[in-house]
Amino acid sequence: MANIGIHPYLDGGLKKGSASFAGGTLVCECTTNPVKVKIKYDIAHNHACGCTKCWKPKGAAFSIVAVAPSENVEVVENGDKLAVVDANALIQRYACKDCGVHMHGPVEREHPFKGLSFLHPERFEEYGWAAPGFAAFVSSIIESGSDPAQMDSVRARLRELDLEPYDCLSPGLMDYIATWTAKKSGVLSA
Ligand SMILES: N[C@@H](CCC(=O)N[C@@H](CSCO)C(=O)NCC(=O)O)C(=O)O
Ligand SMILES: [Zn+2]
Ligand SMILES: [Zn+2]
Repeated sequence: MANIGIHPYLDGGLKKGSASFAGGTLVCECTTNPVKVKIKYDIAHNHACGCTKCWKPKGAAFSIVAVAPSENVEVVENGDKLAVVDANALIQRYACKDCGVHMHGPVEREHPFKGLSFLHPERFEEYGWAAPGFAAFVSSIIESGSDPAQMDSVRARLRELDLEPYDCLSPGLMDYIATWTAKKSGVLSA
């Protein structure tokens, strides 16, 4: 199991967050003119994600991804280097055209996540952000080329890292999405 790599930041064990973390600046990988995005206040729902759409550093099977209210997200430097990766996606992922790092991903469509932006906290210049709490879209790593025969080991390694594996989002977030949908359709009263 030792050679199952999840993410360089997580492979050595989860680093505990600080209760006083209050946001900071995300920086891309460019050594000159990096894109900088300021996040006011704390982030939420940090998780590891195995989907093909989230940005991962070289060699990582999973991304680390969290959300912040879009009103707390501000591109402060070199925003001209940003472009949307997939305009049809729910999450409008703005990536640096030079290094490829996704810097922020607002949800603007009618959806329970509307008003939130997805971001990769490992790109914070500051330390202290909360560690991921679960692993989402685990089966999706197969879509990026992971060996299906290794999935039991991958899930065991995630559990060892205290990242409960799910093949969609966590039950709490899935319940939240389903509740929103049921209220919208009128099945549940709003
Ligand atoms: N099997 C697909 C799954 C892609 C997917 O649905 N990803 C989720 C999670 S991203 C962060 O948690 C999602 O909500 N995507 C919306 C979007 O990407 O716009 C795959 O691996 O590609
Ligand atoms: Zn860059
Ligand atoms: Zn994802």
